[in-house]
Amino acid sequence: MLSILFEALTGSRAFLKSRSFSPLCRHSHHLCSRKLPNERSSVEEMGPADGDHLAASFNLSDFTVIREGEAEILMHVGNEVFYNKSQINNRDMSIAVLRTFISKRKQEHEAMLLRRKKPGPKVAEETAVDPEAIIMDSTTHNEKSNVHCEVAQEISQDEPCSISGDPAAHQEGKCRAELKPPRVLEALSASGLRALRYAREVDGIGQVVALDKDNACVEACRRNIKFNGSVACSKVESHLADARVYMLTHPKEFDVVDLDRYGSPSVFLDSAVQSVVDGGILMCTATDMAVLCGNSGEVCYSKYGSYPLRGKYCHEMALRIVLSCIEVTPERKTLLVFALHCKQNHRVLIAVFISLSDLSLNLESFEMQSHANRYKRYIVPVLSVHMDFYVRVFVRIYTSAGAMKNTPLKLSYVYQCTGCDSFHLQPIGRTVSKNSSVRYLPGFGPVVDQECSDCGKNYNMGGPIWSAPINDLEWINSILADIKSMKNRYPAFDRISAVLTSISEELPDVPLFLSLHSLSATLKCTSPSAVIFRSAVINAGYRISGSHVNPLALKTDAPMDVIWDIMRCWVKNHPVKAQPPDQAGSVILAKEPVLQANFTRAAASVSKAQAKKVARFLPNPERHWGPKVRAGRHITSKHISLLGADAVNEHETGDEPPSKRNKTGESDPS
Ligand SMILES: C[S@@+](CC[C@H](N)C(=O)[O-])C[C@H]1O[C@@H](n2cnc3c(N)ncnc32)[C@H](O)[C@@H]1O
Ligand SMILES: [Zn+2]
Repeated sequence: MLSILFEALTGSRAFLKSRSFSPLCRHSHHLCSRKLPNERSSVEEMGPADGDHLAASFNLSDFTVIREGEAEILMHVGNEVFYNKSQINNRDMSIAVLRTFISKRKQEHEAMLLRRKKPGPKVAEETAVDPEAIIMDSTTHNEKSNVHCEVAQEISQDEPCSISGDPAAHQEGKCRAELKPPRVLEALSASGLRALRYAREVDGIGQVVALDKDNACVEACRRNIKFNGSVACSKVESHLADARVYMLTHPKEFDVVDLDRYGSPSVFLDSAVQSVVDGGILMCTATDMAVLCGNSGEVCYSKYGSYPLRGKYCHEMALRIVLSCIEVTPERKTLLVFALHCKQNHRVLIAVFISLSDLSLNLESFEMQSHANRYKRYIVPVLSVHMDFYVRVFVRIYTSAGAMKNTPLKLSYVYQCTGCDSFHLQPIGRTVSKNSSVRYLPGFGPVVDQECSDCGKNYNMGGPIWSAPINDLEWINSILADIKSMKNRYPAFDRISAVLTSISEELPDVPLFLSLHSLSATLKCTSPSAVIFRSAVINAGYRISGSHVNPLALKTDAPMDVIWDIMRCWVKNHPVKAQPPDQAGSVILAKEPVLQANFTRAAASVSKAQAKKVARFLPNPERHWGPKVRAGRHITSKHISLLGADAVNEHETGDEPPSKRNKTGESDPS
């Protein structure tokens, strides 16, 4: 450890590069000078001439070929490297986002060139951004988006130029009109399947760097690069590296950073955010749904800096916790950043990861000024999706000290009643506008009384969560149109189009949702149909939609007292048996409704996709579709908590049952 630390402190990037390359793949394209066929469906199809080249380095009969999209990987019979076929949805969705990103980036670049040509007033970087505009309409960012551009020779490679905030002021004369193909970092690549699909399937993509810290994975990835032929060889390179160190030592170098971890991505977020260029995109998966959905709130807090709640909306809350974490990156406590070297005012940052507890060091002593860059970065989500057994978010990353002030406006705590389904959001910050100036102040609070005004029970408090929009509808519609125009290039087309259709109909500015079944369970009444309930909400003057995370979800801007009035009116026509008076349902029903609900069917009570019978939710293609434990692994309760009991239910567990470990003791309102 100490020698690594010494090398890192005294060396430069060469240190990392020398550790990252083995002679086998210093430049993968050199090894691929012999022509390989682009299309193979099985090893048997390879003639001896094709096989020789690969067979020289390994025995082909030990492998089976897995094809996904236009890429193929060789899977060793021993299955040493992570591969999960159910992640096809994840990879297809990412390809769809990548295609849209490339086209938007091009449009933004063209718009930037046009702005540069037109003489006009200059905008100062610190100009206050309208926080309302940021919160309500994330598309504003796209209009004045930061398109990174090719760096002129004299500018250090360590700090690619950004036109964040004021393109004209920063970049006049420094950026070329040419837009380079986007560089992609697949930070946790395993077999390299994802990196290979990106390289082979996404037109206009640049270099794809695939990292893994595991030797077997890097070997497999390099084999797979060769196996996929010349395009893959020229575009994809594989490095043996710890992704965190690599990303910290390549600040603002990648247009796309993809974090696809088995488990929590939290330890990678800090470095990943720094590795993305301004206007670039971070794609991030989290599969630790048990943690994010409240099975062990304290673990979630330590990883993500947010407390989860166990409501029906927990999967959406999980998305919002991950987003909030990316914006505020609490994991910086585990890393030290040394600003070692100044060259033409551009700092080269060398990062070393040390467990603070190992060294018994005091956290405060590492709060160094070199964090300044990170503090100026902020995110704009374009797509946030819960699919299968994980959440995945796609966020643009920008730098602006001015816009950073808006962060507290985009975060909220959540009060969730322990007795009924009511929840309330408590924003962390607010603004006061006077004339043309904006003041940033702490949020007003508390937004709720000590006891629930509907049922009299207490609240649990969760969060903070990202409470600004999590999807950009313009992006979602572009992605949908794009995938429909090339259906046959998406093996998971049906699934991803169903999810995107569902997202396209969600109310974008309403965080979390209610469940009709839970409302009815609280009152112990028969449930109204979704159409009847939606109609009553619409007839009362409010908006309502579904959510892609749950077919029974109801997103609405109607306040909780209106919701309960509608349910009280429903129960008047559908009476319930008397319940003990202290039950939440009895307390709610003891009050007379203020609003007289109108259950007449409203035209908008059925979504457009529903009306056209377009699929919004699809069943899994096979039983136990989801995460798999690596072959030969001993199954523990950790696997169950990460993967869910379903995924491991055919295996014997090695330790205590999950029910004992996961019990929080708190009541679950759902
Ligand atoms: C879930 S797999 C990646 C799957 C891949 N993205 C795909 O789509 O097929 C996660 C990989 O991350 C690697 N990994 C975990 N921690 C890492 C780190 N600190 N640096 C680099 N790789 C890491 C593991 O070795 C594993 O191969
Ligand atoms: Zn309540």
